[in-house]
Amino acid sequence: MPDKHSNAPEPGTKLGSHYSRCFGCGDDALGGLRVSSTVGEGLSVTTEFTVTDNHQGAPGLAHGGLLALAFDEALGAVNWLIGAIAVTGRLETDYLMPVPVGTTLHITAQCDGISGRKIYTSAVGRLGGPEGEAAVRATAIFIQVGVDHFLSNGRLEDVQEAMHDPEQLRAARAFEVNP
Ligand SMILES: CCCCCCCCCC(=O)SCCNC(=O)CCNC(=O)[C@H](O)C(C)(C)COP(=O)(O)OP(=O)(O)OC[C@H]1O[C@@H](n2cnc3c(N)ncnc32)[C@H](O)[C@@H]1OP(=O)(O)O
Repeated sequence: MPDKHSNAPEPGTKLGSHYSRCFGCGDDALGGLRVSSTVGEGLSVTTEFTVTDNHQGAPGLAHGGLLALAFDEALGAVNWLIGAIAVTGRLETDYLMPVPVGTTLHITAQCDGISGRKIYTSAVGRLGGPEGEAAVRATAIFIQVGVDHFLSNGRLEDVQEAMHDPEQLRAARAFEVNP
């Protein structure tokens, strides 16, 4: 297990968006999920995702791909607790119950271990409250990358815009991982 980063926020702290145009958590992403995560105990976060009319895959039910997105976001937020810059290498979801429109999925995500550049994470999403019945489970492997990953692969104007995004700068500074 990795250590919690010395500058990681206390349990109960809301983590902001890591990028304002992120479709999972950003305020500027049109139609995005806008989920936010809260630091939990140890290397865990909690994330709530409320399913709206716009998230349907079948009548009245959430689309599985959108649920996977919510989990990708929640699992990715765990990396912040260890101060790691990482991208999703593998994401596996188990859909245990249908998730109806109007319900809130209470996701708890945690770090399970680290091996070289690989960060192993897992999460469960419950309906009816944080102790409710498990509706979705997910595991992911995040791969640690350097900032050059984004500079080399991202679109230049978006990278430049992000570098001037006060939210992103605030988040990067908080963990002193800003190169
Ligand atoms: C509040 C903060 C919230 C943050 C939330 C963020 C959530 C959103 C996160 C995302 O959605 S990120 C976007 C989706 N992911 C990507 O775009 C990644 C695309 N893939 C790549 O860029 C490269 O494949 C990658 C950087 C992941 C790996 O390429 P590398 O050439 O750097 O690594 P390499 O192939 O040398 O592998 C390094 C290690 O990772 C392992 N690995 C690589 N890809 C893997 C994979 N797909 N699954 C499992 N393991 C993998 C690989 O086996 C190896 O393990 P070992 O060190 O033990 O040998």
